[in-house]
Amino acid sequence: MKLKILVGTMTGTADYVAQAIQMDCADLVDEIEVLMMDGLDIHAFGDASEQGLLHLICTSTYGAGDVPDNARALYESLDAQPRYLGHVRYGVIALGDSAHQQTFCFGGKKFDERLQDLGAQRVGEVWCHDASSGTMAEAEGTAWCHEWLARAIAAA
Ligand SMILES: Cc1cc2nc3c(=O)[nH]c(=O)nc-3n(C[C@H](O)[C@H](O)[C@H](O)COP(=O)(O)O)c2cc1C
Repeated sequence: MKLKILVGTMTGTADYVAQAIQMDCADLVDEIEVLMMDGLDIHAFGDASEQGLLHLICTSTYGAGDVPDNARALYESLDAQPRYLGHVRYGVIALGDSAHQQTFCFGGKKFDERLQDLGAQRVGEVWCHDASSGTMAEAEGTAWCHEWLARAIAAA
């Protein structure tokens, strides 16, 4: 099984999380690819021929509950170039800050909503990290990913 992590970030935290997962979870899957979302569109989710591929959206939240700038093109392409994504199994790491009560982790949650609309199948729940919690997103995200991957592999 291959894991493709798609990173949406403004100040790098989501990228640190993805890189920590790439190092820490290397022995759980055949390959882990980390891709910044810049310049990507819906084709990043591949097609039905890519069966053993698992996607992980790893994104923060900006503005008033928006996806980061580098994630905008990919996110908007899910509306602008919609197609059935029934072959896609994915998870979501949503970074946010509970100081933004009304829009907590909306970046990741928005991706999740749109992917579900297009028929993609989420494995597990959306995992949210709160920057106000005082915990390290890298350490917690890696621990979450271990469990998430075990679940995804068992269900494959
Ligand atoms: C200007 C600004 C706006 C933000 N807006 C939100 C928001 O609406 N909801 C939320 O949950 N977090 C919000 N955040 C918090 C970030 O998503 C959080 O700090 C995250 O860990 C940053 O990750 P990054 O370095 O990968 O971009 C905001 C942060 C900044 C600086």
